[in-house]
Amino acid sequence: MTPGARISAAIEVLDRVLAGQPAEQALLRWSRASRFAGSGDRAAVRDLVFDALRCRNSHAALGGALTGRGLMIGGLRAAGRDPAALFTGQGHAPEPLAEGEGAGPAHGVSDIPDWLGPLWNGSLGEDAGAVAAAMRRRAPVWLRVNTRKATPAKALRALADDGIAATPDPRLETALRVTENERRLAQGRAYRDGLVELQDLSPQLACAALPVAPGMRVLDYCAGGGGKTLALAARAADLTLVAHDADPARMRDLPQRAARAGVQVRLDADPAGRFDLVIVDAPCSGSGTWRRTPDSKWRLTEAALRDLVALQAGILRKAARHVPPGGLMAYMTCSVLDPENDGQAAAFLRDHPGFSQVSRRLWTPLDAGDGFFMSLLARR
Ligand SMILES: C[S@@+](CC[C@H](N)C(=O)[O-])C[C@H]1O[C@@H](n2cnc3c(N)ncnc32)[C@H](O)[C@@H]1O
Repeated sequence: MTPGARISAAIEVLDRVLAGQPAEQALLRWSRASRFAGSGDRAAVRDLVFDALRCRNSHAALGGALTGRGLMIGGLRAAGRDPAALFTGQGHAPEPLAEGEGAGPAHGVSDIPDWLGPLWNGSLGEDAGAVAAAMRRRAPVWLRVNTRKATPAKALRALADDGIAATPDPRLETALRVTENERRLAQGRAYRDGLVELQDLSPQLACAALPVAPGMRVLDYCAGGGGKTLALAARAADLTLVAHDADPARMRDLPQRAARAGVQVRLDADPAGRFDLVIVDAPCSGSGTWRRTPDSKWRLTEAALRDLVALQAGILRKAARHVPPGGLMAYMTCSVLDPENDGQAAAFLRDHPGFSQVSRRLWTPLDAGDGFFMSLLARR
């Protein structure tokens, strides 16, 4: 596909997303209808679509319209390029620009939804502007070295053999930032043999901060695909790991992932008894990961956020029953919004005087990973 044809394809996909279709679905639909497109074309169209969604309001302002076409015109202008060079109407390129099309000012236009602005600012304080700006850029790819199978040096060598370059983070040597050829990962030996797992830096830092000792009983109460279970499994041998999720289908891949990582995890639809550590990686707005899923930034509503906060409170209440005196509960979200984070932890502590907060931490993209929150709660 020519660069102009890729832009036409992105316009088509974006128009579907603006009409309400989730971005992944709209891309899949385009992809299935476009057998002529090679893997490079698909990746390029995907990048165009996600870049546009990260900067939806400001690019629409620069492009003169909140449409696929407006977003593409605005995106080119934001990058200092002349849209007329690609909007030629030749081949499959979009139609040439009409007289005076676009060219609105983007100054003062925010890429955080208007309704959310005050809550965003209140949650992030003096970092609010910088975090909003970071959310307009692509997120790096991070890997976690599975220390049950490899040292960081061995994992780096295996990645290099796969043609993938990565560098360890100075804060956590088992966290590797991919710097070249991330698209080769899934087919590479380092990943297939379980030497590395895909996991963002912030949850890695959170899991590394949890007190874990051999022989501990750990319940991952919202286990989903098992990212947190597997991160803990790598930290100590001889842990009893139980994974639970209200929707067991979400744990479908966990047995295979655990086998690849060389660890044992028991899935339990109805866990009973008490655990030394209960992890509650709660369903949330995902506002910390909006660089990766930018269309969810525009789909979140005030009502949906309220429902999520109520859901999280209910989950915490239930999960707390599995924490004995002297036990710990780690409440986590991939959100940066206060009602889901400190607000939620404070409400829990008000209703559960037997618990106290041992520590809390909010990571943001300014720390290099996604936005992520953890409150570690102890039962007296
Ligand atoms: C943020 S995701 C978990 C991600 C996962 N821990 C990981 O690291 O890959 C939240 C999970 O909570 C689950 N969930 C939603 N409501 C729940 C409930 N009432 N009890 C337990 N799990 C619930 C969802 O099905 C979803 O898989």
